[in-house]
Amino acid sequence: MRPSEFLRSLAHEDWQAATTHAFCKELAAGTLPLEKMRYYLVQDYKFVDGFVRLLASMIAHAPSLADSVPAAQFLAVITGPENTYFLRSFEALNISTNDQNASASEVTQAFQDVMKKAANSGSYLQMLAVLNVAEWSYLTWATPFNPPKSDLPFWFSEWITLHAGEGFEGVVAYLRDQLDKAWEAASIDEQEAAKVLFIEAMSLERQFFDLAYKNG
Ligand SMILES: Cc1ncc(CN)c(N)n1
Repeated sequence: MRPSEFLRSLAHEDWQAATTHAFCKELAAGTLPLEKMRYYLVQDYKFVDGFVRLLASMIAHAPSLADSVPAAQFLAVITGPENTYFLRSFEALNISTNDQNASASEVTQAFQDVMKKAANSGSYLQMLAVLNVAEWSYLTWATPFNPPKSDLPFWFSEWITLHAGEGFEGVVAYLRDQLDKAWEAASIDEQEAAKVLFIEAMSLERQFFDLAYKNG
């Protein structure tokens, strides 16, 4: 079994819950109440802040230039089209600056802490463990809904297209590949630390959807 698949199997229950979440199903159907989407977007933009730092740290620790290039290109997508998606959604959904400045929920804060821990660990494997959770789980929930229903507003449809399709599949294939290679080269202690982070991050993915679905 590939190491990435092994890690996923350890977090099976949270993986299943997050990747088939009612939040995602209703988003794809266009029936998700806008207050839930507003809450999610505000919290997720805070998540993106920590994510960009983690991805930048992973790039800095890549074993070679060739190993870093796909991640650097992905970083440009996050800070380009994904960033403007958030800004356009805030405007279209009338999310005021005040609302955008709401404090981070406990779950968002816990995610920030996990990403910071991975970014500062100096361990390429730990960084990849958290990055894989975030991107692979999103590819998994979004893929069955791609292409999105044609009548969806952009704040729903683009959240699907940003996380599905050939380009994004390539990002996840690359992240899994990097993780698999780093795992094989790691000590038992490093593998253990990566396991803990993978499981914790996957639990937070589930809680992140649970909380957004409960709010609004
Ligand atoms: C909480 C969370 N996890 C993952 C992703 C996918 N980039 C995200 N936007 N937000």
